[in-house]
Amino acid sequence: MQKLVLLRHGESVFNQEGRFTGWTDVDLSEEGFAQAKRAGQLLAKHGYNFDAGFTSVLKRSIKTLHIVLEELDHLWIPVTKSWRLNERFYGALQGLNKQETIEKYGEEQVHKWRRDPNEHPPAITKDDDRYPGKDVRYKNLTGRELPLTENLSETMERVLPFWGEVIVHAMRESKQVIICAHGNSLRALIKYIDLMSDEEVTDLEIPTATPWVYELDEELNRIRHYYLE
Ligand SMILES: O=C(O)[C@H](O)COP(=O)(O)O
Repeated sequence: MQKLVLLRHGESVFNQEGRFTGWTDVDLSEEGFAQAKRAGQLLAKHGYNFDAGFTSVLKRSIKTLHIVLEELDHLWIPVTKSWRLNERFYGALQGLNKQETIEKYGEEQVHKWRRDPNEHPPAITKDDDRYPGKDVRYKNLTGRELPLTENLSETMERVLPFWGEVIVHAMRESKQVIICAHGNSLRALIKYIDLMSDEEVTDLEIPTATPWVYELDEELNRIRHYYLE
C-alpha cells in the first residue's frame, strides 16, 4: 500500500493578520515556523519517509516543506516547485483584511468569494502591482495562464495537469510523495481525488501544517484518508 501526504503550509504572516493572500509571497509567521516543525516531528514519529516532494513557488510552502524534510533528515530528496500548486489567485482581494471585507461587502458575498467554486473574486488589471506578469518567477507563463482572478474551478484546471502528468508519474514509480501547498490548491486536488461535489467542497476547510494522508492501492485508487495526529 502506498501513502500520499498533503500538507498545507504553516500559518503565514497574512493568515495571522487575517488578510487575503493568494499569490502574495508572504513568509511564515513565528507560529507558522513552529507548526511546520511540529508537522515534521509528527511525520517522523510515525515513521514517514519520502522519495519526492512537490510544492509551489511561494515561500510559505517552500519553507514548510524544507522544515518538514529537515525534521525527517531527508533534505536531500528532490523537490519540484511549480506555480501550478500556488494558492488560488485571489484577485483584487489580495492584501485586504478579511473582516473589513465582510463589513464592506457582507458575510454572504465574502463567503461566496471564498468558497463558491464558480464565483470569481473581483479581478485586478494588468497595471496592478499584484499582476503576476510583473513577477520574474512567472516569466514563462503564457498570457492565458497569468491570472487576474481565479475561482476554485480554474485553480483545479491548472493544478490537475501537474497532478496527472508529474505527481502521479512519480507515484507510479513507487515513490512516497509529499505535496506541500495551500488551502485552496489542496482543496482543488482533494475535490478531484475524492470526487467531491461543488457543495461538498464548500465545507472543506484545511488546517495549516496538519498532514492529510491518503492510503492508495496498487492502482493508486484511494482506499481512505485521514489527518495524522
Ligand atoms: O489565500 C488566502 O488568503 C488563504 O491562504 C486561504 O484563504 P481562504 O481560506 O479565505 O480561502
